[in-house]
Amino acid sequence: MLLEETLKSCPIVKRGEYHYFIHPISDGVPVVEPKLLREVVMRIIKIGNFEDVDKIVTAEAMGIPLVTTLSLYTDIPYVIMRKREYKLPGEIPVFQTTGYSKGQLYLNGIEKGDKVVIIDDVISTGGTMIAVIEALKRAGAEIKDIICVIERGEGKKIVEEKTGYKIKTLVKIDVVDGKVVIL
Ligand SMILES: O=P(O)(O)OC[C@H]1O[C@H](OP(=O)(O)OP(=O)(O)O)[C@H](O)[C@@H]1O
Ligand SMILES: Nc1nc2[nH]cnc2c(=O)[nH]1
Repeated sequence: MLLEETLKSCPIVKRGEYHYFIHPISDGVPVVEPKLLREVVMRIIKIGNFEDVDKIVTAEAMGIPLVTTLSLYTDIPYVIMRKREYKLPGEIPVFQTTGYSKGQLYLNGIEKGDKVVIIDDVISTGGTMIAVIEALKRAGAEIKDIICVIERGEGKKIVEEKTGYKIKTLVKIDVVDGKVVIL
């Protein structure tokens, strides 16, 4: 499949001590082919539980093309957790850490009892997913499913153990000797 094929040949750069892979789905770089985006979104729809879901939720930035496409196919609206504060009434701030960055994420637009599916492009340390889940729980949402396209490292297991939620992923990878390996 295209996702696996393109991952195997994608470049790696160092961000501090973190070996960061660069791929169209996780970076929008160098170019996003519609065929790849369509394949990924169709695979998400196939494994995801979107029945009776009120909102799809992602974190800025690279979940955005995924949820936009998903929303057009499923007719479910989406919410983006932004890195910027809007100071709207009820805005929920949470702290986000990844393997290479720290910052805040802000949740707006979720009402108590909303049934949501969380989507992200990558789960690595799991820091982002922990922050997204925490914000949604504080908002009183019911998390129906969690799907990440690319899994690397121990983040999925850590988040599952810590939160009790199951996380679905499309592909598991590792970065070995400057190359992506499909596990
Ligand atoms: O499991 P983690 O270690 O938290 O890594 C996963 C997160 O890293 C990336 O986001 P990033 O914050 O780099 O923002 P971006 O989408 O703007 O690249 C990616 O989109 C995930 O949200
Ligand atoms: N593009 C990209 N996004 C990430 N998010 C967490 N780790 C990575 C990575 O290695 N590459």
